[in-house]
Amino acid sequence: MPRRPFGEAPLRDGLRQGAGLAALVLLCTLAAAAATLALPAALGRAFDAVLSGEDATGPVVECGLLLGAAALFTALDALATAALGARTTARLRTRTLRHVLAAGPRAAERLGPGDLVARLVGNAAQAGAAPATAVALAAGALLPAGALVALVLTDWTTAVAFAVGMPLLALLLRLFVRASGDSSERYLAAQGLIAGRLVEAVRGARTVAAAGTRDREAARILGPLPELRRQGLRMWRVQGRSTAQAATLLPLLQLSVLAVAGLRVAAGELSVGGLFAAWRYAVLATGIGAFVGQLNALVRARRAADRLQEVLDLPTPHHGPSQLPAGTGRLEFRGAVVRHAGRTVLDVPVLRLPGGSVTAVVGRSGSGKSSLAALAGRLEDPSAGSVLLDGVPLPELTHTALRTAVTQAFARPELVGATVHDTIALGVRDPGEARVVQAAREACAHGFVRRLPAGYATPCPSAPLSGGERQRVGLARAFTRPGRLLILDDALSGLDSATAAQVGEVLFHPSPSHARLVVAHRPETAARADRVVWLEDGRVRAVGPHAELWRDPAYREVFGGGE
Ligand SMILES: Nc1ncnc2c1ncn2[C@@H]1O[C@H](COP(=O)(O)OP(=O)(O)OP(=O)(O)O)[C@@H](O)[C@H]1O
Repeated sequence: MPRRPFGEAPLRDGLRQGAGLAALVLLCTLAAAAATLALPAALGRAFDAVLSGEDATGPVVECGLLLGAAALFTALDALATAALGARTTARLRTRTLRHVLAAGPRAAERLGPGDLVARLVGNAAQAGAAPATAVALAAGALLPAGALVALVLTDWTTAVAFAVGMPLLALLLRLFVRASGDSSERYLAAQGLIAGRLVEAVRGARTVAAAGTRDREAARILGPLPELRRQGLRMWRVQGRSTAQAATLLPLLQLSVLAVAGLRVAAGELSVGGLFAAWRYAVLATGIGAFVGQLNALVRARRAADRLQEVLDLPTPHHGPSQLPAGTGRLEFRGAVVRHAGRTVLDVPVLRLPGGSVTAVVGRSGSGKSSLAALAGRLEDPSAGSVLLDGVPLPELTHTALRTAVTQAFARPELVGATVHDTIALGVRDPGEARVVQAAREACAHGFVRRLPAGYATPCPSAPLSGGERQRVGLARAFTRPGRLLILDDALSGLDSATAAQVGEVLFHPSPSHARLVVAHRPETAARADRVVWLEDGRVRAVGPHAELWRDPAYREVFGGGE
């Protein structure tokens, strides 16, 4: 399969956005190279002056100035390179993170949270170094090239002696890039796999402890370690071999230049200073060997950029330009189908749910309740068909119109804000203390939030919340943002019956202005809804009032677990 030209785009963007700093790196590298190139000729002149007994002050001062200039520009170059790397990394991270958030839950599902974090943290930093390395590499090529020209100008026969070994050196570098690129790619992939498994294990630490499978889990996480080691060693071997080959070839090239220059001095066609300059230029021209390290860094950076590009290639949902007309949250599913890996998990040919009322969605585990809720809130787009809110297909709505109209709460909400207050107020600009407390009261969360070490100001990591309490914080967050459609996907499952009934007072309170879609596991929750959508194997088996459906033993079986 032909390899896609991945990774080019992030690197090109990095170079374009950091153009000023990149220019500074280029300038400093060129200036340092120019000073370094001028030095051997000046040294040669100083030598000749000393040997001939002339005043050598001028050439010696010249040598000092050139040395100082080379040191200054090298230091500036190091500073600009570090700044360019840091800025490019920050931009790459921001851009990729924005894309991940825009792509929604599917992004984490496809690549896994651990792998995503590894790409955003480690790979972004490696890719961020690429523009500076590329500029340094391009500018660095000028030093050997300039040295070669200077060698021709000093004595063309020495340049011919040098040129004879050049094709071998070029071949060496080419082989290195190929082998190094392959091992870098495999190394980064193994790293991502370990990171992914590690995050899974940390999230499932309780399950692992309860199952007593710590050792097995550790072995599973470290499974890709031999591959990581193999590829790491291979990278070092490739670099070591190339460096050794270069270390053998380069002195030979320098020696051949020195030999030819020596013959020319013996023939009286070159001065001793000229011989010295020719030898120094030969050393600078063979500086191409230093490329191996830089080239390695660039190859690794490009493979890291490939991995960022894979993230940037994840599809993001398109949002249209439409606003919603006045309405009360009427939902309509038209031939909506959800497929995962070729399997149809939900198929809803026609389903109309009136606005201003409460709909409960019930069904056995795996019947498609969460998939229906995800379609209604556009956390997922149907593989075929469409979903309309108050007559407008969801993809036609602007992002703001959609997220203002639809509010969601989940079974296992993440506490995303810095404090409990911020978590409840998430997504609402300046909600005010009273609104947050009111929402927490409605979600039966006010009592336990008040008892936290710093109340609403408690940082989330220091808020020891039970599963049911987290759910109530999630509900409070949903209640802070009243839209025209409220979707609760299993968001009451962790609440005891009394608390669930209390929250139900708010949830099921007749309100003609907005609709509610509630994934329900309890018969009493379904009984309070205006209608029930009963799902079975991804299809709507029946729609009707709970009392009516309850006459069917198969419907009663859905609640057979006695929740
Ligand atoms: N991202 C996914 N990839 C593959 N299959 C999926 C994915 N999401 C859901 N499914 C499958 O779709 C089916 C319906 O899942 P869904 O979560 O909608 O069921 P549910 O009725 O909400 O179940 P539960 O009550 O257990 O939460 C299941 O068989 C599930 O395995």
